Amino acid sequence: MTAAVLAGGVGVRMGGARPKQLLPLAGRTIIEHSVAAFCAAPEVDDVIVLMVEDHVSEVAEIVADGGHSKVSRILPGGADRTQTSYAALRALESAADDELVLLHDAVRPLVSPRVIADCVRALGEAGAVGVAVPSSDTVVEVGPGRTGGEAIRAVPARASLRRMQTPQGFRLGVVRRAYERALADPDLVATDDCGVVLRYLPEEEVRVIVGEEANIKVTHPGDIAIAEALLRERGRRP
Ligand SMILES: Nc1ccn([C@@H]2O[C@H](COP(=O)(O)OP(=O)(O)OP(=O)(O)O)[C@@H](O)[C@H]2O)c(=O)n1
Ligand SMILES: C[C@](O)(CO)[C@H](O)COP(=O)(O)O
Repeated sequence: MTAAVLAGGVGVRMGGARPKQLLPLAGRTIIEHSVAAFCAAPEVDDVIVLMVEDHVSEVAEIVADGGHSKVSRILPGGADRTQTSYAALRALESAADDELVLLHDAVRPLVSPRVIADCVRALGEAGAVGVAVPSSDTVVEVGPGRTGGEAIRAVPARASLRRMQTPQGFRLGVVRRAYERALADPDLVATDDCGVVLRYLPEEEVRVIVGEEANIKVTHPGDIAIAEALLRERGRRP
């Protein structure tokens, strides 16, 4: 099983001169936390990293210095997250359709061994698996308001809503077929890989396993302090 760590983004919402996955978090870069989590997972044999092209050699140094020996390749990412996922799939083109892949946001450094293991276990029964948490907020759909601004269009039933996280796991044959169709669609808009499978292979069940609130996506400047606090809290647990 291969884990692909997606790190091709530049972090516009975070701001700053360097991609946010290179920011320090509790003594390591954010990306190193993510790489280390998959290298430590017994289910994972191989880790590939898809990095912003200008920083590939910097990540190679991080990986070498950290002794993350399961990392086989560090490759350039794509223009958006979907293109980076596709670059990961292309990198695995010699692998058989029944092999498994986990696609993970490099900026979710708190992914836990339990989440990785549950995701892999569910791939024994389903060709596509996402990790998600229930929403404690009411989630609404909005559109343009009559007199400007935004107005609520719909309030979907909260009990059936989940917030998607990563990793998202797939049998390679499934995610490959979905991406072939997706990339042929001029109207393709995707924010995650399970969504690509759901939309382009509707016959395929996309299983959901329970994620963790702590598996945050470091997105905005304040998220670094939150991630640090969560790591400290994890360190204190028996
Ligand atoms: N071209 C891209 C864009 C995003 N990602 C990755 O997808 C994950 C989630 O994306 P996001 O949080 O949006 O990261 P950025 O694109 O860097 O952030 P922003 O949207 O604020 O620019 C991150 O690990 C990011 O590096 C990627 O691999 N390739
Ligand atoms: C894949 C994802 O993390 C699931 O929540 C999310 O959709 C990525 O979104 P981003 O805009 O690329 O951060």
